[in-house]
Amino acid sequence: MIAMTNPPRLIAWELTAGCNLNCVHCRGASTSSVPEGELTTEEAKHFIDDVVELGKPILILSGGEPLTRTDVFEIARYGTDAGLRVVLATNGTLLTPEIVKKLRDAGVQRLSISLDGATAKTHDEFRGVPGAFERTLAGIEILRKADFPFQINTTISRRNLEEIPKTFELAKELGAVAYHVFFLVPTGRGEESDEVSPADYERVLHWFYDMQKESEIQLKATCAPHYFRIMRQRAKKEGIEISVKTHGYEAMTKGCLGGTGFCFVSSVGEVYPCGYLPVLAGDIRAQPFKDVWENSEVFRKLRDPEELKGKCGICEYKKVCAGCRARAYAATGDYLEEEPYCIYRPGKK
Ligand code: HEM
Ligand SMILES: C[C@H]1O[C@@H](n2cnc3c(N)ncnc32)[C@H](O)[C@@H]1O
Ligand code: MET
Ligand code: SF4
Repeated sequence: MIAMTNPPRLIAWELTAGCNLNCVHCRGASTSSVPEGELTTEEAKHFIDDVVELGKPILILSGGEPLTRTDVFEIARYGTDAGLRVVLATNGTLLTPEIVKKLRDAGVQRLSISLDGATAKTHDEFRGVPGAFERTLAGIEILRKADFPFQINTTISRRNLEEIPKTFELAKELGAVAYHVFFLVPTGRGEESDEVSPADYERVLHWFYDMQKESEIQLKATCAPHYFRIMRQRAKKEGIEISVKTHGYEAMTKGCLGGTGFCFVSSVGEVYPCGYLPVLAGDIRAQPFKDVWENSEVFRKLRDPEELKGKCGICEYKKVCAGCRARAYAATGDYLEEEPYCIYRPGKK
């Protein structure tokens, strides 16, 4: 029998590795210097042609800072015309009314704005540039005036852990349509010593579950696959079934999607399971994207829960969680090893 591979549902694309900020946690270790050999506009369009051969995923234009690339609108337009839902991830500091209009004209559906604290001090220390907080808030104000939908993304680390509830409140006050938290992954400039402890990780995810039940805006935790275990443990305790009605989008998906529903393409066309796991799956300059997606060894392994090792390998939640493969890789050099930041002991209910 020929095994069928589902097409990707979501692709994050580092349009450029160059950036105007200098965040302490940046996975891409981005700076103002732009690496040589980034995909040209034509190559970018060719990549979009390749993607639609396979399916119609959400295309996240990311970076670095995607707004530092002058052809970003042309690429977005091309993706929209190809039938993709195009969204853009930005730090928000470069937004102007003209840029917002151009993004809208290019068919961009939503922006994510990174906000890593509720105060200028916390956010600016995170983002490495004084004044970043004010400039990001000014960018958000421009989006509000233009009635352009945006979500807030916050990376959780030791630096802002206690400020997360306040940052969530601020996101709601600012008019975000969703609040997505990313748990720090120690890659690029991200440091292991900045990761929250496994116990705090667990505590925040329980808080997140409570918030998700009552929140009017959508909440999502990325790089926190054990949220999907916690969701099931809590629902069981509460005697409720998990459904889209009770748990929203999270009811239909699973923890780590790297290589199964999601992948990351770098600014020079390298394909990875996600932006935090530096294990190369392929190169779109050398092979069709379809070939990488369907045949790369790392993707094939990530699609098989039986490949998981350590306690993830024996965990009854492995199909809905799968652990963060990037964190396992950072800790051990083996992306199939157990997730090091999960307190759960399989079998002990
Ligand atoms: C609409 C604006 C959105 C933007 C700009 C955005 C942006 C991003 C970015 C930049 C990443 C990090 C990717 C990486 O570096 O590897 C990411 C990850 C992710 N996003 Fe979003 N996102 C958006 C909305 C959504 C929505 C609506 C969903 C699902 C309902 C979603 C699901 C995910 C998932 C599942 C991942 C990570 C997958 C993984 O590595 O396990 N995103 N997003
Ligand atoms: C798309 C989101 O990814 C975040 N981001 C950047 N680097 C890291 C990292 N090492 N770990 C987790 N999230 C990160 C950005 O701050 C942005 O909000
Ligand atoms: N620079 C953008 C942000 O901060 C997107 C990529 S972050 C690695 O949100
Ligand atoms: S996290 Fe985003 S804004 Fe910060 S340095 Fe990296 S690419 Fe730039």
